[in-house]
Amino acid sequence: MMSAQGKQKRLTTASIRSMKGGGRIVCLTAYTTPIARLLDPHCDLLLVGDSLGMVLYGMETTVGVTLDMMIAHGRAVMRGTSHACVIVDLPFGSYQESKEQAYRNAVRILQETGCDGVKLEGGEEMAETIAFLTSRGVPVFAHVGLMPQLVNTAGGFRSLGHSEQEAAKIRRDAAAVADAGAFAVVIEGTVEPLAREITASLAIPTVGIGASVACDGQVLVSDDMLGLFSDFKPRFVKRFADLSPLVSQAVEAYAEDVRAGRFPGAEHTFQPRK
Ligand SMILES: Nc1nc(=O)c2c([nH]1)NC[C@@H]1CN(c3ccc(C(=O)N[C@@H](CCC(=O)O)C(=O)O)cc3)CN21
Ligand SMILES: CC(C)C(=O)C(=O)O
Ligand SMILES: [Mg+2]
Repeated sequence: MMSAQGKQKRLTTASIRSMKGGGRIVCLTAYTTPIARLLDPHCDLLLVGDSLGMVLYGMETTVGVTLDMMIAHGRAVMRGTSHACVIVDLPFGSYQESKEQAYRNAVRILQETGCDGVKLEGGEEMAETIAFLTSRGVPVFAHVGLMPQLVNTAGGFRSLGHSEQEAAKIRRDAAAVADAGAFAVVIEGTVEPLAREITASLAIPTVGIGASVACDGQVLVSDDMLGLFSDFKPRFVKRFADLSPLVSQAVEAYAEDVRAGRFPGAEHTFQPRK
């Protein structure tokens, strides 16, 4: 079916929400146009994650990522996609101060990138903000469990839900963001029984990263699953490819050819027209 605009429309946050209880949701991160083009046909959801600070910019955490960085990469991903629903992370400091601050910055992201919605980290503490945004036209993808933007108060990136106290908090967080109107929720770094229980109890889809196969969908950082990022490898990462050695080999061959005068060859060289 053609839409009113005469072109195939991309998946919406409403269609992602309706995948609860249907097929599993396929999600990956994307930060740039060329990679987004490669991922788009295969994914339901593409996330412009603030992990880009660590993956693309060499930061040690996501705390230094700015709204302007997220908007620039959101625009790049939108240019490379036509099928997947695209969500952009609100970075640290751009939404925690008040629901008004969250709304203002979420609207900047929607208006300046053309993406479908925003993601923000937080459970009970963010429920009011999520209700404020969703009731005013901003679709929200929530994120509970391991919340990387809390690294400085959490004391590192550690999986959660091992104690009954931790599990109870994550259970309350997931229920709160669903009640507040989130269209889906990321569960990160959480033990399987808890992820299974939350997935069964919520009316919205759960998208897991390090949260077991019990979730309604999965997300990974693309550079992790492609073997392009190796500063660390969490237990939940599966390398579906090992591209780093391919890049090294290609660059080594280029360097050898340049140093030996084998590149550029005649076929890469312009000659005056006769
Ligand atoms: N490239 C990349 N991949 C990610 O998954 C990711 C980012 N960057 N940046 C933002 C956050 C940070 N994340 C992280 C970072 C490190 C661990 C980690 O080292 N986990 C260890 C210890 C877990 C534990 O002991 O509880 C692991 O073995 O999984 C986990 C998630 C997930 N996100
Ligand atoms: C890993 C996902 C869930 C994320 O928040 C990110 O990439 O920033
Ligand atoms: Mg993130």
